[in-house]
Amino acid sequence: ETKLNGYTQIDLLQNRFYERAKYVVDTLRKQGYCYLDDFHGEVTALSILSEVKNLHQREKFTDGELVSSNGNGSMLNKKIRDDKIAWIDGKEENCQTISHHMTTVNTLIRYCNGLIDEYDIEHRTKAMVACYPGQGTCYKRHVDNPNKDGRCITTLYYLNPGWTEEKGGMLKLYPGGSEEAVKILPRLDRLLLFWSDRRNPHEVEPSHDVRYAITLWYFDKNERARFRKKQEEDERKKAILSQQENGSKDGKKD
Ligand SMILES: Cn1c(O)c(C(=O)NCC(=O)O)c(=O)c2ccccc21
Ligand SMILES: [Mn+2]
Repeated sequence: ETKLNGYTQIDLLQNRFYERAKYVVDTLRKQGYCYLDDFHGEVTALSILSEVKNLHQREKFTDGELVSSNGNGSMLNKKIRDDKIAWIDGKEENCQTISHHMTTVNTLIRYCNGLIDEYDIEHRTKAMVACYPGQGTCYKRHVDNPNKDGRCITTLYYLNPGWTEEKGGMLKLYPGGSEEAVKILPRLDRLLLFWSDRRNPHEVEPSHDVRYAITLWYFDKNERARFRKKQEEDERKKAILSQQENGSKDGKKD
């Protein structure tokens, strides 16, 4: 193992992750969001983009909701579909580099987890690959996790080479719910991270070109466990209610 000023290769790799995690956590604490450019390097980024485009060609995306193109809801004009998504676990064929992205972000978040004591991050969602087909498609202002469903960090990886602001599609973020928005360019190989809760309302401005991104949501263990317990309780209550209803119906019958 060649030693470089006392560090082995592994130490250096871990240091690189450690250094970036430190910067991410300090920045998240300061402003609630943070982005890293040239996250994988251009070659890997373009390989991820080609896998995403291939998913698109293979019709692996849902059809976005039907929306009217002039945004005032009149049914007269042509219908367009807005954002389309595909859920990927990384084992699908021709998704090797998307899978590499998922494991790399996992490693970064594992290092961040060591530096964040208010959360205990062990799990994440599958990857949500999103495509805005252009023609003014957008995503209205929202909070990813307004009601404690367990998601604590949103990561968005953008895949749009040569993107410029005149193409629209900027991510408008209102950090700390403040009114002055921050606009993030969805450029190739940019990884954006932000707290998923009400601290970060955000929206996607109308896009005038095809716009791709990959989202991974990371869970806080305790918040997620509480949410799942609540979900199960709601299921049980619903089941009891419907039994009672059926019971009362039966009662009426005889
Ligand atoms: C397609 N799409 C999204 O683009 C965003 C989102 O906030 N995107 C931000 C961005 O792409 O910059 C979402 O948060 C989202 C949530 C549920 C389903 C689809 C969704
Ligand atoms: Mn969102």
